[in-house]
Amino acid sequence: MLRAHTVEQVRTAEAALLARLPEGALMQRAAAGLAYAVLDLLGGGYGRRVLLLVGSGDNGGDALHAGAVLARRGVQVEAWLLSSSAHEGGVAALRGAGGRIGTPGPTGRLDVVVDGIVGIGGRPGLRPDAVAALAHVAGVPVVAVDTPSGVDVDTGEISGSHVTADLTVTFGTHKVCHLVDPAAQACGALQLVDIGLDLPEAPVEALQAADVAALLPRPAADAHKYTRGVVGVRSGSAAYPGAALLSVAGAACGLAGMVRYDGDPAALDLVRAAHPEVVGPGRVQAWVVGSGSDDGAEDALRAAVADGVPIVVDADALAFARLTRGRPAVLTPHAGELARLLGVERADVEARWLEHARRAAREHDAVVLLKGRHTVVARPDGRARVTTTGTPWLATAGAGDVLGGLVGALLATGLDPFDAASVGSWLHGAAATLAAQDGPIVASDVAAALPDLLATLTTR
Ligand SMILES: NC(=O)C1=CN([C@@H]2O[C@H](COP(=O)(O)OP(=O)(O)OC[C@H]3O[C@@H](n4cnc5c(N)ncnc54)[C@H](O)[C@@H]3O)[C@@H](O)[C@H]2O)[C@@H](O)CC1
Ligand SMILES: Nc1ncnc2c1ncn2[C@@H]1O[C@H](COP(=O)(O)OP(=O)(O)O)[C@@H](O)[C@H]1O
Ligand SMILES: [K+]
Repeated sequence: MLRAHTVEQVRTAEAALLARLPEGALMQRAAAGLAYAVLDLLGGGYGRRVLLLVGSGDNGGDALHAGAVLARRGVQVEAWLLSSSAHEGGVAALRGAGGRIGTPGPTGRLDVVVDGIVGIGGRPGLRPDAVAALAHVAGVPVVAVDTPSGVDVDTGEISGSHVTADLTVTFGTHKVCHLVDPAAQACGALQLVDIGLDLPEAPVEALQAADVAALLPRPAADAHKYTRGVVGVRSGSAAYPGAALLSVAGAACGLAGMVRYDGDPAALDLVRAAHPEVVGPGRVQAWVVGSGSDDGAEDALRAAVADGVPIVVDADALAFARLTRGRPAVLTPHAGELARLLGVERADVEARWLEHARRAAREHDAVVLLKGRHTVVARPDGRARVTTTGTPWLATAGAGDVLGGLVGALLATGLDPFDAASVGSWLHGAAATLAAQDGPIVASDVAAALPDLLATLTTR
């Protein structure tokens, strides 16, 4: 599991460790990890040129100490001190190792810029001198120390200017901004340096392949189709029969024991032709309702709610999400649908993904899966998982229908809504990446890639 902690949690853990270690030891660990990450990126040390952008705090201290390590490896290191003060030990270490302190201005060739302006102690935004310094080095690969300076570390929000990194080297644990957009997009690749922090449960996590493999339902030796779980699909309409096909394609991934289609008769023949294993109405352990349901969404959702089983509430059914209040449910809006649900602007949702997903989960007392580049799955108590699998090729019509069906199948097997939503979203993204190896994909390709993906996970 990739875990992201808050600044307060990191500070508390750091304080406990600092009390046990000799002075400066923690910063040395961080700086050494940072320096080796930069050397990896440079492919060596001798003759390379690195510029450090240094703020007034320990983030700048990390950059300076790492600069000293680099200088001892033959890297030409220059530091620009962007505040009236800078970490004294770090400045001395850099000078002692042969690095130099310079003044912002045009530079010759640079191989890497190290962003040590601010880390977890920074307020969002950058000061004009930092913006000006960055303008001198535009186009040079940037390694951010701990966080890209300027982003809001605990929310992943961005207000004002910030650094956009190619690589972010972070210490002890991930921070929320590393996972949640839009800040996550400013991090580039992530590298975690273990500095020995002892941390509590994380408020935000990202499933990894091993977590998904462990959570995936597998049939018991004596299983039959009903013990494995039956998923029912009420989606599609005369106007949108394709939505029925795609939700059923996601539901028919093989994880549940059976798929029932109980939607518009106009779509039934198409569903049967494409999926001969799908049967008609009857008892189910979970419902998927709403994609392409058109004006039948409310009735379809009411009927599903009357069954008392967990429900995936998608697309047209989201307008009636209040009907599932207090019942096990996963709401699957994209940003526009969540905006309508909460009565805010889409741009507000896209500026504050985590806050809005959490708010909707709390207000609807349900798990909310907010779809986007980094999908956020939030529980009513605020715990959240972010999906980091996927590819921009997944932004294709009908992809959400496949996801709804897949999450429904996982609910039917007995996974709780938080696990079903986050595992489903992870699989959906990973299947899209697999399908898009050779270029563009359509939604049905994502469903078609699921068996191969699941095979690699279930044999782990
Ligand atoms: N204490 C330690 O031994 C360790 C510290 N670590 C590093 O220390 C960092 C945290 O250090 P600090 O608590 O000193 O905080 P930072 O260095 O992140 O930033 C705080 C300083 O920046 C100034 N500042 C705040 N917002 C600003 C802005 N928008 N623009 C310009 N200046 C701004 C503040 O006045 C303050 O002096 C971590 O991110 C990490 O890099 C890690 O290496 C782990 C070990
Ligand atoms: N830029 C992106 N990168 C990766 N995945 C994306 C991106 N944009 C959207 N997605 C994913 O694509 C899917 C689109 O689903 P959705 O918006 O419901 O479309 P539709 O309603 O056409 O099915 C979601 O799973 C979402 O997380
Ligand atoms: K930084």
